[in-house]
Amino acid sequence: MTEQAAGVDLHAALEGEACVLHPGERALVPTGIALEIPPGYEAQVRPRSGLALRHGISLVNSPGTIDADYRGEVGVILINHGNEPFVIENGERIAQLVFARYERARFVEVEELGETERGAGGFGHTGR
Ligand SMILES: O=c1ccn([C@H]2C[C@H](O)[C@@H](COP(=O)(O)OP(=O)(O)OP(=O)(O)O)O2)c(=O)[nH]1
Repeated sequence: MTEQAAGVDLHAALEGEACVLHPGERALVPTGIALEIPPGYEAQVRPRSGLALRHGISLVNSPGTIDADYRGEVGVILINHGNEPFVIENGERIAQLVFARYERARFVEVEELGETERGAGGFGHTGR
């Protein structure tokens, strides 16, 4: 590959022509691709909004993390949140992959944390 891209589409690479995901069911769908991601980067598997809106198809673990040192096949963990069985066709675009740089952190144990206006308030604490 010579062109640069922010991400890439992921297609179902099934053994047969198609498979069915019944309402409430989840499945690991193979994509037929494997990656060598440079250290310091990860790939994130994200759902497709069209499948989500039209069929209630999403990812169980969104975003899925593809580690830089992972050399296996990228899999997509689809879930059917809709009311109808969803047929996954072989070759169908089921998700998208984007690449992201991440920071490395060094953890230091302390007695107290720095003060802020928010403090420990979270989960809708501001009422807005
Ligand atoms: O949607 C996903 C999520 C993960 N993976 C692969 C690549 C990733 O590098 C590896 C491990 O994923 P993760 O770290 O999320 O899983 P874990 O449950 O923490 O397993 P592990 O102990 O293997 O790290 O599985 C996928 O193919 N698709």
